[in-house]
Amino acid sequence: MIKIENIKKSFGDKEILKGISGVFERGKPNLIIGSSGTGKSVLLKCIVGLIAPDEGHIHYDEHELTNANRDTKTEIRRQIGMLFQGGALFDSKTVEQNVMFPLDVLTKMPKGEKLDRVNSALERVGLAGQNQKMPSEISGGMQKRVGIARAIVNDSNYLFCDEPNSGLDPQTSILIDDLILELTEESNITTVVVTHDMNSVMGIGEKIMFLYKGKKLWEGNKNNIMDSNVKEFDDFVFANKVMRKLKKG
Ligand SMILES: Nc1ncnc2c1ncn2[C@@H]1O[C@H](COP(=O)(O)OP(=O)(O)OP(=O)(O)O)[C@@H](O)[C@H]1O
Repeated sequence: MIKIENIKKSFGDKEILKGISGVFERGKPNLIIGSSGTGKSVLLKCIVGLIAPDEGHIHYDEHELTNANRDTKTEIRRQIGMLFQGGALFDSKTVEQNVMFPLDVLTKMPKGEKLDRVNSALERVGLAGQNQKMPSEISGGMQKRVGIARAIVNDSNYLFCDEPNSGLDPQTSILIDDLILELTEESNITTVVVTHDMNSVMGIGEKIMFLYKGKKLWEGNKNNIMDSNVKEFDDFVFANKVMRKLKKG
């Protein structure tokens, strides 16, 4: 479980996050949604420690990140897996080298153990035996899977995905969402997904936080989306034609 309290962040005189609080639960995908430029990625970067918030607290289960000493911060970081927007694989490295990267950087594991971990992660994302392929030789969907394998190779307790479906067709997007859901439930990890894909919201939105201009305006799940009476949230959700039809019945 991750709990955030009153997170604020400005760049210069531009206030991007205006005091966001909430809980991301273990064992289910927690979605952060909202329009472009509303602060989703900045919030994600604050949570994982890539950006220091100006105010607020971030709790990773029993640990508090914001005031933690170096050892605790390192311990928390070791438990974090991140799927970056666009996949962000190293083009010059093989699939195996890409997935092994966090183990090379964060651990002193013997090579054989690292390889076992890599093979097990590749198997979990359905890419067993693809070790020697280069990123350019595999499809966009497979590249995302490699990114996910890299994010879970360290047995992460916390998985963060920034726009996991960007650049993918709707069918492949659903497969990636299903994979994220399956890994989250099977390993009982805390997963946070930033997205503006309504298909993901309706597919895996077990817990949803809606951001609007740096504030949390709505919270719920895919089953109570229709009951919202927050105008900005409705405008976001029902901008999608299919959703509008559903609302009209
Ligand atoms: N390092 C930075 N310095 C200054 N401004 C920044 C920085 N990072 C983000 N911003 C600004 O913060 C605002 C929110 O950006 P953010 O990337 O969080 O939006 P988003 O909701 O993730 O959008 P999208 O869905 O398009 O990715 C934007 O106006 C952006 O220009």
